[in-house]
Amino acid sequence: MASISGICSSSRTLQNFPNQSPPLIDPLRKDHVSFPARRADRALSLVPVRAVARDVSDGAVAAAAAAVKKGLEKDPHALWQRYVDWLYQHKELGLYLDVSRVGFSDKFVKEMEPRLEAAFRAMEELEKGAIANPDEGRMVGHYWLRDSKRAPNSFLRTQIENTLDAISKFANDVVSGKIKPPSSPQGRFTQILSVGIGGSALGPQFVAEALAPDNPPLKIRFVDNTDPAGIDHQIAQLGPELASTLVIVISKSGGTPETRNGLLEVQKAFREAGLNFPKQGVAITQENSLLDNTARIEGWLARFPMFDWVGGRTSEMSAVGLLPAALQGIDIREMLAGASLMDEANRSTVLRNNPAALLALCWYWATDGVGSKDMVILPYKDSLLLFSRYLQQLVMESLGKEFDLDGNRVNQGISVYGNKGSTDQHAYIQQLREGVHNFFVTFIEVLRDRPPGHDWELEPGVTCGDYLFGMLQGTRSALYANNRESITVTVQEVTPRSVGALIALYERAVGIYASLVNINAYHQPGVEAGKKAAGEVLALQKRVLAVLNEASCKEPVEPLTLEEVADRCHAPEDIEMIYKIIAHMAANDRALIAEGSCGSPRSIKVFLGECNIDELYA
Ligand SMILES: O=P(O)(O)OC[C@H]1O[C@](O)(CO)[C@@H](O)[C@@H]1O
Repeated sequence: MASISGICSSSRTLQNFPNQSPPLIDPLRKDHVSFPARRADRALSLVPVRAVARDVSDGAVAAAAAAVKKGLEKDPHALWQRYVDWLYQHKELGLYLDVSRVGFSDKFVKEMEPRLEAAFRAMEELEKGAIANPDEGRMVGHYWLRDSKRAPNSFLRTQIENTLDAISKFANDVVSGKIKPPSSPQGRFTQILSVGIGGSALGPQFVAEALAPDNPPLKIRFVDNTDPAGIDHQIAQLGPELASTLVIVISKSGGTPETRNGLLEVQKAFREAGLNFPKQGVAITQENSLLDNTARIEGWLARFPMFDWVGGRTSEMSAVGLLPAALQGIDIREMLAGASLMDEANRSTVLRNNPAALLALCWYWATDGVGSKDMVILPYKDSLLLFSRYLQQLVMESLGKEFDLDGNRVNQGISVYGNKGSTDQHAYIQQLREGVHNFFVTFIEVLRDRPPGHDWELEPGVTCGDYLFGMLQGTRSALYANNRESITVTVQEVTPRSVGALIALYERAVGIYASLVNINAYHQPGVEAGKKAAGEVLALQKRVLAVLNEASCKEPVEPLTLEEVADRCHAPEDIEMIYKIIAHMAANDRALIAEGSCGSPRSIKVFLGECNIDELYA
């Protein structure tokens, strides 16, 4: 049993907070306090449209602030004119995009024209089936999912259509009780447990929160991590309803460790409850992946394909998002219709008629094309709470890249965070209004407060929703008055159609922005480094255990110092990691006895409570 005295049961991570450098002035942007010094070198070498940033004295900071005031239009009539001039409306979707509170100039728009034209051409090629993800040699086809006619060949078209039909049929059969769990007293499935991570979870989570009815035919829960306590919690919450739970395991690669672990944990819970997992299991994955083969061999209830040409973070309109949505009673054809209408608008090569291009242009302006400002997403609607988390992956995994398409080191990206209004007004908006100026805001406004017939005035002439509206408008004005730029996306209501359109809008904006800054938006090489390192830690843990086992099988048992463990593992350079491994195992009752003080690692001596002879001679 573990017994390190004062063992580090809670760890503290040191965080490096970047020093705030004095603001700089970008001569091209007289109207803008420019990015901090650490950005300046990147702007210099990478972004020809931006000019050289230069250092300024304290006195110049005030001048910069004055320049800001000059640049962002403050005259109400001129501002109204700018609003009207630039307002984008999608009539059929009832969606508006207001970019008037972003201070880009006509000169900037002109300068960006060649890049925009190139981005439009790249998007056209992508939709025709070009290898738009060159590193992985893949086509990028999420746009075909909502308009299968656009797929580059009839094979893909048929695959898309057949999958959609299969999803609808399976969901109908489950909801109607035609497909039932083998041993549930309810006689039908009542719950979904979705096991998946990243793009295989974030879309379904966002859509469930946004669109699931109050009493869906099946309620959904998520296992989206390899946190055992989190998994236990989800299973405990299901309680006896595990017997009527449809487990949907989602993984494009079919080999993601967190998802595999989630599956193994859930399968164990099924065994312990005497339930037959395969009769309640559904896999969504690429054909012939490990997960697919497991599901096939074990005879799971159903399998749905993920296509090679759909990335995890753009997979909401594939089986990944559509199956869970349909099972919750969400109209998936409407989601697809909304996305398709938005895609159509985004094919326009006229900037003002192309909302995704307008967004991408604003991002470029606001972040100097180098990610110098963060994107704060503020939906003023509780049901859109998870939009920022969803966008965090879509934007950051797509745009956060070390190299551009020509192999230059660019360290691109835009940080995304947010929660919801007006809640955030009582949290971090103080800093947005008055603190460090390192962000731009996107308000998501929903015009309809609640379904018709339910409204009432909580004071004369004013409803609860009027307050929410007032808070949004007030925050937008207050931020702008302090030179904080914002975009506003407005929809009539949160419906399958508008949610589909929002997803499509941001997917395309990310693609266009990636072209503007010349990066591959569709791969994620950086994620692999962390996965590889995690694998190495687990391999080292196995070596540590083998070394400890050998020492613990001696007569008498030989307690080892950390140095001795590291030497015997032939990994003296990994001594710190070995210390952490031992501390973690000690905290988790792993038959490991560690004597000494956690605060003085050199004092620790460790051995196993029992010797495993078989392993010794294995
Ligand atoms: O669907 P998979 O293959 O399990 O991957 C899950 C997620 O992992 C990532 O590859 C990053 O690790 C994401 O891009 C992806 O959405």
